[in-house]
Amino acid sequence: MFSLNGTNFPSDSLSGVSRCLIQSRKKVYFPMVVASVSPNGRPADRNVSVLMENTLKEMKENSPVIEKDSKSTVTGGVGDVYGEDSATEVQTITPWNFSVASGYSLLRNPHYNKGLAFSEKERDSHYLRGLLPPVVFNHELQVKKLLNNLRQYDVPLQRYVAMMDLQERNERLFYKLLMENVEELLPVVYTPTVGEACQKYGSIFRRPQGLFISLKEKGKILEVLKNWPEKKIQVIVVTDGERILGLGDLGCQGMGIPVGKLSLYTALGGIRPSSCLPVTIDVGTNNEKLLKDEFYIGLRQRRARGQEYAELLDEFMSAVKQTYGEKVLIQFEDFANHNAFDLLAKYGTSHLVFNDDIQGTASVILAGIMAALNLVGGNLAQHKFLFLGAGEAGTGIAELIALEMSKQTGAPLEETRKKTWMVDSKGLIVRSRMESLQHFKRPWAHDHEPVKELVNAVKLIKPTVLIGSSGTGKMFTKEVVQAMATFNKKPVIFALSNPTSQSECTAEEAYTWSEGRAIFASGSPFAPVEYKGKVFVSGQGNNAYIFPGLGLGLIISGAIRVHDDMLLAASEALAAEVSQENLEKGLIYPPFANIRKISAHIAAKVAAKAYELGLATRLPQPENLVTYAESCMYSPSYRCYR
Ligand SMILES: O=C([O-])CC(=O)C(=O)O
Ligand SMILES: [Mg+2]
Repeated sequence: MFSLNGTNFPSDSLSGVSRCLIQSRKKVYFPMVVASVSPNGRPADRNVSVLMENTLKEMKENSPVIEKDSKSTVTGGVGDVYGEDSATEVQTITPWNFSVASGYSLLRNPHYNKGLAFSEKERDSHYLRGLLPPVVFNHELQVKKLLNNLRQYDVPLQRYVAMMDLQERNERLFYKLLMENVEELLPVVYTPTVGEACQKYGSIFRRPQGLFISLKEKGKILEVLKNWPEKKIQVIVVTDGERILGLGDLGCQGMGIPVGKLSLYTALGGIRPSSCLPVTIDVGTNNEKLLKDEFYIGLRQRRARGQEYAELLDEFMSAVKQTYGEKVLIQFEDFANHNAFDLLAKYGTSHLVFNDDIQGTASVILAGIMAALNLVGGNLAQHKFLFLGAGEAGTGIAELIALEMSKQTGAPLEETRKKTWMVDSKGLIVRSRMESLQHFKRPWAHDHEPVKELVNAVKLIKPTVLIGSSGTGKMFTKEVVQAMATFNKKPVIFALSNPTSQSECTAEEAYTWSEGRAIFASGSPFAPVEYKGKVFVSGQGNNAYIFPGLGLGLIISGAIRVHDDMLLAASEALAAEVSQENLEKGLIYPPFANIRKISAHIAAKVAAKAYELGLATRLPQPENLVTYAESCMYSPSYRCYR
């Protein structure tokens, strides 16, 4: 019989057990056993041990060990330790915390696999001899090889599938490749390609990359969460698939979005991959094409609404809080308008929640506008905004602009909102339409005669900034862009709908139709455009600039709620990262290549705001939040296995 932390194991169930005693700085000893048993004593596969030298070193350096109930305990867990934040969360060591398969299973474990980069020593000590060809590659050469391979594919979806395969094969290689080639690979793992991937998710589905919670799991969600292998979750991105980008209802196949967003949480914001949980809530789909598609992976029924929907969401939200605590960040993504606003209002006061499409997009566009003011002149209150699309993105951006304007001028929100006009599918939103308007559109109904067409609204309102957030492509016609260019020396135009096919206009159209005068940004990336001998590079006004840094800031401060002032702080931090050199090129967003540094700055500002508002629980406040944020970020370097 072998006993560890109060659990008894029959010694014959332990194959190749190795033990070590690790002495922490605080001189608390705890036994560490690396074994191939699961908690119920069931023998696992032929499995010995891998102790991660760096992990142990890190644990010793970063994690004060806390003795509790005479059991051996350690803060944090295996992997990157979030400094002292973890010190508040004591976790009992169980054998399987520290066991990693060796041999063939090690090669099949994406968290620990290094492929050809296993050293000679590691191949000897971890039963890898013969399982790999003789050559040893380093991490850099592996990245180079994969990039070469990816570039051979002409079809974007093939690149997406290759990236997903890599993520499931060798996680650290996936992140190193993505982080070092972020501008080239963001369009592969994110918009626009992720949109096509969701449309075809049933056909390309190989292995689950997140949790599927359908109506079938009603009443069992707590159990379902336990099935996920990782226990220390810090960020969840959840969708119900009803409004995937501008592509509409993709049901269960929306899973590509939480998976993609969370890879960016890690690559751009430095959140550990093991702390990220993608979730898709499946309540059916109203997409007839998918319902008839033999490869569709979701529930084959029309969407549940009303009480049935609300109960499932409620069960999910409670189960998450119960399982992961109140500091887990839940990002709502790509819900349809009618649920998105309600869910945010309902859970905003009890959970750490954030809607990326409403709040993330708002924060990134406000930052772009602040940067654009350096080019067009005037302060925020001197500008007039017209939106096409009065949904989550449109009204979210408009509200944040109004808040910032109030902050700057001291004018009440009711006044600053009057600077913004909106056009929806029925035309200009005006007071006479009030009765029939959904609640989130009402603040934007001002006094004006009804106007049906966008182009007429543009001509009558004469906005200085035109923002497309309609989810419908090609709505900024030549006439619309030309009208903007008649009364603005430098018309500011945002075509935000995703993916590229849904963009309100292309970069080329914006520059040519405005004769090179537009300040343009889009939600999905466009290649540089040459017009009359000059090259125009447009910015990507995508929430990917904000959510990774915002999430990092919330986590490092231990924030328990998201507050609008944090979004404003994030916008200011992002706008401050736009250099003079960027502006001279007409760029109102900094290059994505610098995103890790930018995220650390956003995180620091968000965390500082959390402390100021009394919403932070990680005390005391670190002295230098930027340095602290950077020190908490995940690095994809390989670890040395003893
Ligand atoms: O995913 C993106 O690229 C931006 C976004 O949230 C959306 O369009 O819904
Ligand atoms: Mg979205």
